[in-house]
Amino acid sequence: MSAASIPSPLWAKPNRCGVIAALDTPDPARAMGWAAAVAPHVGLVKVGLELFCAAGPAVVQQIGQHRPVFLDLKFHDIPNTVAGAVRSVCAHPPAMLTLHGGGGGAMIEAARRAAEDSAGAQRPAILAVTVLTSFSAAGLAETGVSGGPAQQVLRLARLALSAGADGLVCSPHEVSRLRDAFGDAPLLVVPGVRPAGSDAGDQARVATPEETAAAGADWLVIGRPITASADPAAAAARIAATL
Ligand SMILES: O=c1ccn([C@@H]2O[C@H](COP(=O)(O)O)[C@@H](O)[C@H]2O)c(=O)[nH]1
Repeated sequence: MSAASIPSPLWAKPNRCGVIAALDTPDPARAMGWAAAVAPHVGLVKVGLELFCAAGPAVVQQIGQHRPVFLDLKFHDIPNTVAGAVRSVCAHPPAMLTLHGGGGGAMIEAARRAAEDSAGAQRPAILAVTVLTSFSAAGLAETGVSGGPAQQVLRLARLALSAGADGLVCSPHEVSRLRDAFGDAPLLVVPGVRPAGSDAGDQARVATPEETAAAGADWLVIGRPITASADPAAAAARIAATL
């Protein structure tokens, strides 16, 4: 997706599947370099826990000079605390933010209200993380959740969307089931994406960019296949060209 096709508000559904580059580094200068390099080929850039904890909230504004920011801090706390965190990050609103769907309906409702109250029309999209893409069925069972990732993703998706989430974070394996269950409206933002032949690393539920886009994803979140490449701009361009 080119910069010109970013819709307004910044998080409205894109007209076709695009790439979000995950800038996972503790070094803000490095992250700025990556953001500048990949900007022509991606729709958004993702600031996650590693960068935010190292560089602080100011990094969101800095990185946002290159592309709209997806702030992936995965809030999970009591409703009052999450609402406060959402208000804090809305001082300079990112385009999208995450919380854990497992935090429950009251937490998600509080987050949505806080975003509306503090940022109005500029509010970020509220995305609920369902089951982390690093979980296999066996890993999920260890946490006490039986039935497998697909069932848990659907359960948390239903809860999150009815509590006011604008979209969901899921793995490539659940995208088509979520579309069947909830239609076209929810934003589906999908990590665990790996170009053919690239290392899965700690990701358990993976698929290629082409497969994930064909299943109905709106955004593919891709980190190491871009940032660990000798030429991140070329890696991002190659992936974007397949969509
Ligand atoms: O379930 C989830 C939720 C978030 N992520 C984040 O996406 C990127 C993926 O990076 P890769 O290097 O492409 O694996 C990373 O920042 C995660 O924090 C996720 O992977 N899974």
